[in-house]
Amino acid sequence: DTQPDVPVLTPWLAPIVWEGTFNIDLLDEHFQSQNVTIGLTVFAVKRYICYLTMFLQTAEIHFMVGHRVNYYVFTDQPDNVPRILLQKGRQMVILKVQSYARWQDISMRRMETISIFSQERFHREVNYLVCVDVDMKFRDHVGVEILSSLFGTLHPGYYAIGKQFFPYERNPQSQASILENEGDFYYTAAFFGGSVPEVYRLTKACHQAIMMDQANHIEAVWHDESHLNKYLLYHKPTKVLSPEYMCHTAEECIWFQNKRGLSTIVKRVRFVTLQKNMSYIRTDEGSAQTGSEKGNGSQPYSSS
Ligand SMILES: CC(=O)N[C@H]1[C@@H](OP(=O)(O)OP(=O)(O)OC[C@H]2O[C@@H](n3ccc(=O)[nH]c3=O)[C@H](O)[C@@H]2O)O[C@H](CO)[C@H](O)[C@@H]1O
Ligand SMILES: [Mn+2]
Repeated sequence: DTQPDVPVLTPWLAPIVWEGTFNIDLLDEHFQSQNVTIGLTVFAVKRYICYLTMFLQTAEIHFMVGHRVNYYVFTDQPDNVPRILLQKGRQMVILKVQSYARWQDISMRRMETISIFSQERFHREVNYLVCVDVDMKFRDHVGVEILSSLFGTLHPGYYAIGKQFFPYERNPQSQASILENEGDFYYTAAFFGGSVPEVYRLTKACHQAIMMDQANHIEAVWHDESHLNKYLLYHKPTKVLSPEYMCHTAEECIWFQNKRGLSTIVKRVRFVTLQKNMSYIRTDEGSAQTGSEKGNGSQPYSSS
């Protein structure tokens, strides 16, 4: 099946990965012959630890099957990490991190942690890093076709709409600011990666920009995601993953796809966000509940 209607190359000639654009047997053989090891970083701090079982179980079925994988699980509660039976060639490394009062800080500090660990150990242990949100599950194949020295993923909510509608940070005082007529794509912070040196450069630059904003009492509108978008505007990714690699929950996805016309072009829904019960999951010190964050506060998954 070919897909003539979707863009398969960026204007700077990086591949955009869709079903039908790659031969997985050929790629598997190539990366196996290189004996490649892939590191998957995921953070499960405070109540987000409840997502790990689903995340890891589905990764075992769909993520880089047949290749060497190291899961790097960053958490404030190492004892509560579920012990999942892993396939051969795959291991889990549990790393302790501090927690922050605000979920925004937990999210943004991932950049700092990944940069530190890239420099200290990842470069010795893996060839590529894949950095993802934990409130996700794999639903279909995610393999070596994603690997490249620097890759980003198109956010499904902003696919094929004018760049003036992208939710970039617009405050010129922020290190993340992008002018109205600038920008290529809107990338999600829930799925990016590349070689260890490239991920080190990206995460270090984003962390430094976040710290500079903080010193100026500024917080970018979408936190680490705003800074990631700024970085990828000036450091073009060598591969871009289509929204197949970042969709919403099954139910939500259908609605979403129809709305954006994505249903006709997303042939395989590979990695999906789970609907969170915000009042349960983000019920923490100093974070006021907003109107969109409702729920009864007793379960991790939204009942609606
Ligand atoms: C799908 C998508 O575009 N995701 C991005 C989006 O939001 P989300 O609303 O999906 O953010 P989120 O609540 O999933 O937080 C990002 C990640 O931080 C970790 N975490 C967060 C809070 C906490 O108490 N414990 C914990 O472990 C966890 O790995 C989580 O997946 O915007 C965030 C910042 O606004 C990040 O840029 C996310 O990558
Ligand atoms: Mn998330």
